[in-house]
Amino acid sequence: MGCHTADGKDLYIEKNDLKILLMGNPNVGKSVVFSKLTGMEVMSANYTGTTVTYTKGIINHRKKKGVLIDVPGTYSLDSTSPAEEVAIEFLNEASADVVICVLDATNLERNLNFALQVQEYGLPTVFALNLIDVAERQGISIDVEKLEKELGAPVVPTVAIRNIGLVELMEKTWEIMGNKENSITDLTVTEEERWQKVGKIIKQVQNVEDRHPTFLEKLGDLMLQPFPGLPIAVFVLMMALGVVVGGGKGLRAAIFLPLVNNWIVPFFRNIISLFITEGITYNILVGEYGVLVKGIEWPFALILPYVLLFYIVLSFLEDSGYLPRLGVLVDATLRRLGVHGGNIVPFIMGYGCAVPAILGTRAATSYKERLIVSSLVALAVPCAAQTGAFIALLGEHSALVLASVYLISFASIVIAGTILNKVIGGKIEPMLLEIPNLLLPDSQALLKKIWIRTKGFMIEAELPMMLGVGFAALVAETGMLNAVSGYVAPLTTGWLGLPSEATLGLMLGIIRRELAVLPLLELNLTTLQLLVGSVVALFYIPCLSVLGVLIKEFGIKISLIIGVSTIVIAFFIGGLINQIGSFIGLLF
Ligand SMILES: Nc1nc2c(ncn2[C@@H]2O[C@H](COP(=O)(O)OP(=O)(O)OP(=O)(O)O)[C@@H](O)[C@H]2O)c(=O)[nH]1
Ligand SMILES: [Mg+2]
Repeated sequence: MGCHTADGKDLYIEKNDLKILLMGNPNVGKSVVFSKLTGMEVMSANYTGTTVTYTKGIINHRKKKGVLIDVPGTYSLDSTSPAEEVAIEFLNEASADVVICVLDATNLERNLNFALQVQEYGLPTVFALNLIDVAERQGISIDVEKLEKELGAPVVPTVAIRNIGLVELMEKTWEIMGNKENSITDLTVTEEERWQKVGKIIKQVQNVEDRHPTFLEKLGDLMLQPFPGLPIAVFVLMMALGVVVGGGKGLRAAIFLPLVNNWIVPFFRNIISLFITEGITYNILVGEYGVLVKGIEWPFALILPYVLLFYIVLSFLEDSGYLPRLGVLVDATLRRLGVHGGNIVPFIMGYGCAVPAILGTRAATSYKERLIVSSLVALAVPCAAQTGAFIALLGEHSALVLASVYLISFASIVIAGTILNKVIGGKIEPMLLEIPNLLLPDSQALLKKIWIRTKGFMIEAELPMMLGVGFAALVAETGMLNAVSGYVAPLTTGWLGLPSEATLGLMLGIIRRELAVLPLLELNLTTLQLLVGSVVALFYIPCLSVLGVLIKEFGIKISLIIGVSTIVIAFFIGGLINQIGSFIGLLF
């Protein structure tokens, strides 16, 4: 699904290309600067650890090509964490021509400490003093000229999200490129000496006005205390749910379904009918299950409205800085599952798509945490597309079943997390998530982010879904479905109590999570069957792309264990619900 960071695209760096490192503390706006300078779309969000692996992009300026590298943010260069090691490796080995070090103007002291550490590596460095707009609102003013003098390097004030100062930043970068006069490598400075220097500079350049905290600052602090933080959290999550579920339903009924069913599908059907009017090919293309019928209706009319609204809500929550605050509130609860509160971020991302959620766990403090969160997301967190499918299947029929599926999902996260916490060795580190400023997200940045994600969904989901539907049409038309259904009948019709055609969902569910649900739409199921089918689909095997990331991050063995466990759990719990449900049905 379209939510990955643009990492790992290896651009070829030629000898004459300039190498520019983009560095800084976490959450200071590096990725925004990167996107603006290179025109490449990378994810940015208002919490630490958005960028977990470096990204390269190209800048062309004054007829010279530069390769800009977005390095993950770190608080220091002590090589105590994997991200820091990456950063140090770049400084040592990338033979960079220049470093752009981004500073958060609202947090100058800590950022200057990092700035000095970068300078100790002796590379020409230019500083972007970012988030000047927020600093101004907080009554912080910084004397840029004095700061330049103290650092002996250019400092450019910027508001990256609004492009302010970025042209000047480029000019300055090109000016000092390769100019090593002012920079001397000195890796002997002690922590204490550095902090003393920072203190001196701060006294010289920063002035903080005494003033009342703004509404956002007060709200940001209140959100952290159990009261009123918890009621606010409930309110925020209910609103989010309302927008996605209610809004999605409205959008689907008013726009997406009519558009697809009254215009797009008939359009394709008319065209195809010019050439053929019956037979297998006709059925595979535009028959009841045709690629150009369900293959368009399912992803665009049923799923897209929910995915779109989910991304609107997620992007807003991300850029506002609310998620880390939620992390503080749920810290004690999540600790019982073996992970600290900061992991609420990948969990919530998982409700969109498990792929970026699992990659995002790289910001977690320990391997144990990464593994627990990734397993739980793969097992029991439905992605936005699957949520859309659940609503399509259950929304009209029974809100109670829909709610039950999500309750079962929650309960199994708690149970599985508790078990994993006991089984997997290792301890839980303290929560390192920093609380960012609460911001009113910039509307343009927000729109762009939503667009990137929705576009990604359309590209990455549409093709597999069409292939899935094509495959479904093929196996149904050729009688293969009946043959396979016969083999697994003891499981599907016996243990799970589903009609034998439900086999199709199990076959397609391997491709994408929502495809485990959507075929059930056509089967006329009883309420109990709906619940059983949905629960099986919920737990059943993470989709192909998720398996891919699991293998990449944890290796084949662990991914196999996760994959097999999810299938076993799906059939076990689904069957149990069927058996108990049927038994209770018999009693009454
Ligand atoms: N108001 C304001 N917000 C900004 C500015 N620059 C960046 N932001 C916001 O600050 C947040 C952090 O930006 P990112 O680019 O993700 O930060 P990063 O330094 O890449 O963070 P990591 O990848 O976690 O190290 C995002 O929500 C941005 O929209 C700015 O100049 N003004
Ligand atoms: Mg970043």
